[in-house]
Amino acid sequence: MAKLYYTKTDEAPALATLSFLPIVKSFTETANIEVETKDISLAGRIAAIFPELLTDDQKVSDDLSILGELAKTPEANIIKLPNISASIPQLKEAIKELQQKGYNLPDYPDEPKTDEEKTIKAKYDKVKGSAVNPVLREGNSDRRAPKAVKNYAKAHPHSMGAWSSDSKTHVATMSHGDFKSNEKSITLSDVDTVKIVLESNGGTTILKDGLALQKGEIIDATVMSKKALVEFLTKEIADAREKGLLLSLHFKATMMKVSDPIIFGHALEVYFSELFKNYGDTFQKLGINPNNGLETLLDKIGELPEAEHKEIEAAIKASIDNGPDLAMVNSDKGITNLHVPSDVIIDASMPAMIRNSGKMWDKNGELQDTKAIIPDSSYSGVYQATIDFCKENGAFDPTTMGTVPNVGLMAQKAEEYGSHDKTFEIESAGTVKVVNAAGDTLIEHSVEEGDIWRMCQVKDAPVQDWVKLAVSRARATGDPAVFWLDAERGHDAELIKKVNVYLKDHDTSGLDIQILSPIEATKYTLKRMKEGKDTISVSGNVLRDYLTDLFPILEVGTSAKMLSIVPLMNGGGLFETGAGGSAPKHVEQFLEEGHLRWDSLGEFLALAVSLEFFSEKNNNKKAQVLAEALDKATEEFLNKDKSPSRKVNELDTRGSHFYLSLYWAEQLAKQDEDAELKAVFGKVYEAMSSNEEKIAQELIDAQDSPVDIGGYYLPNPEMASKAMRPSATLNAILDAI
Ligand SMILES: NC(=O)C1=CN([C@@H]2O[C@H](COP(=O)(O)OP(=O)(O)OC[C@H]3O[C@@H](n4cnc5c(N)ncnc54)[C@H](OP(=O)(O)O)[C@@H]3O)[C@@H](O)[C@H]2O)C=CC1
Ligand SMILES: O=C(O)CCC(=O)C(=O)O
Ligand SMILES: [Mg+2]
Repeated sequence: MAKLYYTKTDEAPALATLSFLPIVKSFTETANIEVETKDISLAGRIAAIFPELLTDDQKVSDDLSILGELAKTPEANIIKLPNISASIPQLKEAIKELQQKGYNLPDYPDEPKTDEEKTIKAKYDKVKGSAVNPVLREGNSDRRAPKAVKNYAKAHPHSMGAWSSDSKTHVATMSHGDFKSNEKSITLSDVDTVKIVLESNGGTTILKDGLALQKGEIIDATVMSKKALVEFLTKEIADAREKGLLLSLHFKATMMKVSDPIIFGHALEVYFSELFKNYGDTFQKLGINPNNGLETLLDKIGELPEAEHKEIEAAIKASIDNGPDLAMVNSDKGITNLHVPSDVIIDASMPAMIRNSGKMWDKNGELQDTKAIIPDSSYSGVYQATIDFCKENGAFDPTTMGTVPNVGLMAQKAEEYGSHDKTFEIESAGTVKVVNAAGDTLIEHSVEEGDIWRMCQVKDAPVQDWVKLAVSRARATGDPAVFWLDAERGHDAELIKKVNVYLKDHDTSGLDIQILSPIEATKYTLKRMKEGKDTISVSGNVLRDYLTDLFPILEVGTSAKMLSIVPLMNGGGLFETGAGGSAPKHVEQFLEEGHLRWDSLGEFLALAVSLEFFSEKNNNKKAQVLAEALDKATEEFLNKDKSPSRKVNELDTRGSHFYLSLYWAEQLAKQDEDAELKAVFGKVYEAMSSNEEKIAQELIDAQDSPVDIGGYYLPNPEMASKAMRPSATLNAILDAI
């Protein structure tokens, strides 16, 4: 039987699922739709790689691989919520929690020595970082704000900090020696197999062998010079100190799981250069890796004798006191931008800063202008151009601004998504070469010790699909579609050639399709956006990630309210919920005061398109009726402003789910397409509406006290479900459907 797959993930979205999925199951059962849950949580993925070490009841199936295979079939219909893309500190925490729960798992070996340790590390590294999305995203991405969402934002504008023309906020980025400046790219004229080698004084080391490439595939390779990076960081950190500017660093240590933690580690070492000079040997003995952040360092020095521990702690405090002020993740708790590499993620952190008048929080909990360090200059210009625009024109106005949907290239691990197993921290100076089967060198770079070299790929079929998707969105909306590609960049220049060829495969008459560099595209798009005009951004993978947070956060307050569709290349559908992350802050609030503020709008939107797709694929008319009713219910939900509030003792995620189900039942009771559904939901609506006050009260009564769900990465299922379904009245109505 055809099924709809719903993912079990982590943190706030996983909690939300415990409340929303029972509603979904009760409603969809009436149309004979089976909803199956697949566990892609961090804890689940860890457990799945060590079956041999677990007891029978701890063993789980490898659901990510199962879904990954399914995504390649026309039957795929998957609703995907955000999951944790784990940094090393998060991965270690999750392993520890599982160990404490009796899972016989090995520790993460930081410096593996034996073969066994190397195997363990390699297994854990597969779970690390952005390990889910590249597997499931067997298609390109189509993210947009539906009309109803835009209208809601216009009627209920979110707060938007004013911008002043004398703001000192700016982006600091490298001008040479970075990934952008060193990029070289070619398109393969035929199938080939390449290897990546490092030739140095010590001989030739094979970094990667047997990499099969397709005809028409674009490859690019580049290198970030450690020397240039350290010089840049040293200069910018000194400049921030001199000018009294708050220092912030913006990376994507999760999605760019190999390169960005290394860059983060250099920033930590430069900021604390005095400390590393004085205590570097001690840190080495303790096995401290700066890439894991200040928090791990602070934990590890706890292993030292008390006097030495205190001395280093004092030295850290002195460095922070003497250094430029650091942007804070949590000023109350003293957590800085340098504590955990995954705490500040550029796609969300830069837009949040721009929404906040270009300011970030300092150690006293006050907002300050900031020097935003984004080392690689490939995409940083987009943010500087946005800052310049706001300085000149003031903040955007959510009640009048236009919208910027995105068509993003990401299928088959396109671009940086597929770079992880081809990214290397160079061990000795020499030359890195990409050599083909005939022995010809396709690309080469001279490198020094510590440089970060990486190679990416984009296959031809995903590019064709991406161009097609861009044209179809331009046709559907009549809006200009801009390819954000930089003719000056090696990789983009190759891509531009393909775009120009594949655009000819489509009827583009009357459409406005342009190719602009990211900076020019930003200026063009922002000007139109300010004037209330809509512009489609068509971008590569990293810009997809950045732009689908930047514009939604400015336009509608959060990317959680976005419709996010991945038309899978083999005919299936992956429906992602919004573009937001797993909101760890929301869990913290829930555990402390029993209020969850996760906004499930993305889930509602995804479910509606998934049901519509289900109906088409399986000729199931009831599914279509459910989908249409859900769309109307979502509109009513927005009009009546039933999204979760941020404050305790007000409507939270659970209450928002109740109202959605109330309106959904109402619409099903009202429609005349399907008499059976009308009869069933007439009763449901009657029961829900006559108990509205009672249910809402039960859901409020559950708030305002700490909640125990028996774990963070692996909560106790019964405890968590009980916490997320506190209304006995609502539960009884749902059970009776
Ligand atoms: N598709 C995926 O699977 C993705 C996964 N991630 C992962 O999520 C984790 C956290 O990512 P990070 O980018 O730091 O932070 P989040 O995107 O989780 O949160 C940033 C802020 O966005 C707002 N927000 C996000 N989603 C919602 C929502 N549904 N309802 C209301 N507000 C929301 C909140 O803002 P406020 O506090 O102002 O309310 C939140 O604090 C990481 O592990 C990251 O890798 C990130 C992006 C996508
Ligand atoms: O895969 C990830 O780690 C994050 C992805 C993400 O932020 C996005 O797709 O918007
Ligand atoms: Mg993102």
